[in-house]
Amino acid sequence: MIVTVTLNPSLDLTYALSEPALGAVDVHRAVSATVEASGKGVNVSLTLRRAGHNTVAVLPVGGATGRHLAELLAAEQLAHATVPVPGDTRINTSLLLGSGRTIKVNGPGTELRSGDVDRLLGEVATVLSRLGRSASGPDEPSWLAVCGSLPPGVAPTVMGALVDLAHGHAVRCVADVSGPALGAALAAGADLLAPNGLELGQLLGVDLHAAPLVDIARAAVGVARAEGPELLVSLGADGALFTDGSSILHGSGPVLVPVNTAGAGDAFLAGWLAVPGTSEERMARALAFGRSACLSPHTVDPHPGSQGWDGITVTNVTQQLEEGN
Ligand SMILES: O=P(O)(O)OC[C@H]1O[C@](O)(CO)[C@@H](O)[C@@H]1O
Repeated sequence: MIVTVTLNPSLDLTYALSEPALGAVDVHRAVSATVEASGKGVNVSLTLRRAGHNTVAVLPVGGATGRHLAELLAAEQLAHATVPVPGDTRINTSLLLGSGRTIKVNGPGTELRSGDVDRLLGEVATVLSRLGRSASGPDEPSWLAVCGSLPPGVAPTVMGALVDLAHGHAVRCVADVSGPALGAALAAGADLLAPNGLELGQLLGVDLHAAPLVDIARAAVGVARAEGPELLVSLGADGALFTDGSSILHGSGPVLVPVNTAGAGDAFLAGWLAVPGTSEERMARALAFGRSACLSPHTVDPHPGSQGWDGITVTNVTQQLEEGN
């Protein structure tokens, strides 16, 4: 059972355009438009739910957009706990271009006051306590996944409170956050960090954008060895890396032409968390979930058996890395 926390949820409005690029004209007419419940933790929960796994999503909701978001979660029969907040839940926009490129515009999100944050933390504690008391086996909470940006008014120290809550309930904590929140999650002792290459570089104060795989792998191993967490680094078309500090795996698949890349990282993380198993098994499932999300116009869509599941390879590259030293 995975409990997700999304401090900055959204409605995702996705427009598909027939044009391969923006710029030639100022007005674009979409060929289709969809509105979906979203935000990174919400997407992790939706992926798990659609793949038949148990999950609870905890999130703040506000205004008409927040009501719509909660209705969409209820329609999916996704277990969720909401904390009402004064502002409107944001709307994020995705533009799917005819070339396969996705352009995202994310709103800053609605401000949370300290009382809102306290109530949200209280809700997380309630969900973890309730599940811990009533469930056993696969329904016992195994991970608290804290995902996405921090909205205005929320300090990175919230990560420490969430990691402590998870550990206080004997639950592991994974953080898919960026910037100062990622540093705070690391300092607080999160068990697994799930940055992309760019975010890992920002954590270390180095530029890993478009860096060779070996440099990103060394950076990840360095963090795991020095600070203790496992790292799952998503690299878009280059696949992903996982390290526990002693070994490092690289997973990838054949080149694909994406339809919608928004949410692929969330689906990837959901695949990793979904079922216990070896790191190799988790990596293969994570890539299958992430890649099938890319091939669907929907934000997340694990879609077993889709083209996204084909041709995935997972290689232990520890020796290669050591030999390169
Ligand atoms: O919290 P952030 O970083 O703004 O990200 C939220 C966005 O990320 C996604 O989960 C994935 O791109 C979107 O669906 C969502 O709109």
